Amino acid sequence: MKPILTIKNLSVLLQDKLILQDVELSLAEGDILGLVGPSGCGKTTLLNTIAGFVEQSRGEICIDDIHIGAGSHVPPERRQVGVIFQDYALFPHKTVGQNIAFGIQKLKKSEQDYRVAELLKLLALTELSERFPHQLSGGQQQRVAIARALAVRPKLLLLDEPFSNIDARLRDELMIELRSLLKSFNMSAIFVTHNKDEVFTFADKIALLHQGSIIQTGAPKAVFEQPASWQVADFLQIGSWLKVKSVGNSLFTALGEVNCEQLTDTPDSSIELLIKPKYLKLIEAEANCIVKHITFTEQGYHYILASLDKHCALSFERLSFYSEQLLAVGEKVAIHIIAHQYQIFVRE
Ligand SMILES: Nc1ncnc2c1ncn2[C@@H]1O[C@H](COP(=O)(O)OP(=O)(O)OP(=O)(O)O)[C@@H](O)[C@H]1O
Repeated sequence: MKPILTIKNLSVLLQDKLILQDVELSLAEGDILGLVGPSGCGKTTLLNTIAGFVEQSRGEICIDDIHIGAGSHVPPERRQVGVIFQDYALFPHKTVGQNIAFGIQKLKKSEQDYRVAELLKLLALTELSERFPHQLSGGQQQRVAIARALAVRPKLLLLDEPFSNIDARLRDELMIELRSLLKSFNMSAIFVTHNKDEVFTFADKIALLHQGSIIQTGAPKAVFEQPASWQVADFLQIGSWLKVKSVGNSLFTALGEVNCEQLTDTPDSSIELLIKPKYLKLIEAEANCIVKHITFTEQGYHYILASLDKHCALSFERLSFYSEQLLAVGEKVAIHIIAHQYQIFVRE
């Protein structure tokens, strides 16, 4: 499929600080990318650089057939990019209709009216077209921001945390609606989020930004199943970490021995075993864990367990485990790792 966006070797320097470094990214036409990463890693800066609000220091950005090199000064309005800011940034003194028409004022009045009416209908805003932003709910304001961004018929839509101000009850519904709308336009989009559930519901692809560089991209399922590094697994909270000690061809953890086909020459002190909650089970045996905390969730009880022997070099404080069985805080239990269902990472 034809890429709508290709970023090569992109670096951004702000006030002498390297904020983005050698970013490589590509997005196929019609694909939706979820951009995730720890706070301050450069997500908003990356969106702003693609949109043309921040200048790149090095590298290139291609949006469809527009090529932007360092110093080539292509202004935001010539990049064919629509931006939806976290607070929607609607004009408070303009009506819904006027907000939507804002970016298309250079078009003939008849064309403006046609596009506004089309978008009002598509986003179920026709009845609200004369209202002002403060007379709308958060979800309605978001729809106006989307309509305003789509009015200019961009090739690429950039959304900075589009769902963070939306009531949790409405969020899923809105994500599903917006996704099918974007798909019906074959519109490519990049959205920033802190929430991994949003990536699964809304994105075709995920990119993980860490300290200004992209460290993994791929289909969400593939990244969650095969995180490329300790940082990816840790940021996405894919599972719990267990310290290890190797003896011959075996690895020992506070939950017992696991067979290991992945042994390297790396010292034990730098490697950790990633274990997903679903690969742990309760067994009838001598207790090795104590229940520290219980939360009731839709997936059953979520337990945080600590190892019983606190003084052992392999002890742990936070092991995430789900079960339908009700345990009590302070209860001692035996937990077993389901054979081979773990991954080993070098902690960096
Ligand atoms: N105009 C600027 N001048 C100097 N430094 C900046 C500027 N804008 C952002 N930064 C710095 O760049 C880094 C990345 O900021 P950015 O807002 O892109 O991160 P983010 O990943 O979007 O963070 P968050 O998830 O908290 O919103 C931060 O350290 C921030 O302080």
